[in-house]
Amino acid sequence: MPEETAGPEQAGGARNAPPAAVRIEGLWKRFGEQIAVGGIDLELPAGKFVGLVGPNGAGKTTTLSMVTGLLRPDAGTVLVGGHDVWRDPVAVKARIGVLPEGLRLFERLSGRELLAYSGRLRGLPGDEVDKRATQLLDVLDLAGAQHKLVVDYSTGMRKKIGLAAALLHNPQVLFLDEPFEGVDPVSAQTIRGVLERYTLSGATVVFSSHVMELVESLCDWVAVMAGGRIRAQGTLAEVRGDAPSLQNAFLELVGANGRDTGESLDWLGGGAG
Ligand SMILES: Nc1ncnc2c1ncn2[C@@H]1O[C@H](COP(=O)(O)OP(=O)(O)OP(=O)(O)O)[C@@H](O)[C@H]1O
Repeated sequence: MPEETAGPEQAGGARNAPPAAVRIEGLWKRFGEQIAVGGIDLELPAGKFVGLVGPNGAGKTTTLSMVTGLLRPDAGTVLVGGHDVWRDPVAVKARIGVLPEGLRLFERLSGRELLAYSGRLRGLPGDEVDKRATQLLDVLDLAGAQHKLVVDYSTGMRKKIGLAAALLHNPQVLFLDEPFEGVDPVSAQTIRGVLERYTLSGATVVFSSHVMELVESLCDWVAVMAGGRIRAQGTLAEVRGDAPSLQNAFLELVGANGRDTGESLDWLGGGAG
């Protein structure tokens, strides 16, 4: 349970929203001529499953990298549990867990060694690390592979051990970049169960995804991003509005509804002529 959150304000546009776990104001990032994130404001409510969705190149990874202290913004502030990510990085890093895109792990450690290392790095006592690691390996169905080197793990196993490492210190907010990509349905269900249990305790999960059905079935709160800007944020119902599904609302919001290939692919299909 987070012991602190940032004030009683409501999430942007969302009525009766709980206090913000993460508050982002005026966040900018430019790479040369490319504005990756163009001055976004976001309030992500505590104790919720928050989805950050957007098409390829929308700026989701850049946003999550700045929010988790991996990439310095050109301008703007990010507060996690009331602590500034760039002014008070130690306080913030103690409160967050991160599963980044293109997760890099220590390949020559076994799964269990990786968790032992992560736990000790977080300052947890050895016996507590052992206890938590055993439980996480068990719940995530990695107990049988715990002594195998991470280099020999499959994509889904890597996601799961990365998730275990991110959860080991019981963070208040967990940031996950595409956590279900490359994960089979059984493992996805396992991950989902762990995350649901985690949010029930009052913690917050923020994850990015392209998969609208997944976001629709998991998230309480959604932010839609396109072209480096936030196009909508609020509860699932607020963002979906009158659209029949989140997918339809999303296509409408990012201006891609009904895009068709016209005659530009008239050579495609039908076998060799
Ligand atoms: N290190 C970088 N150098 C130059 N441009 C970058 C860099 N990182 C991101 N960009 C650009 O910033 C924009 C946003 O990229 P970002 O990776 O944040 O998008 P995304 O929403 O995560 O996309 P995807 O869903 O495809 O992963 C893109 O146009 C991308 O080309």
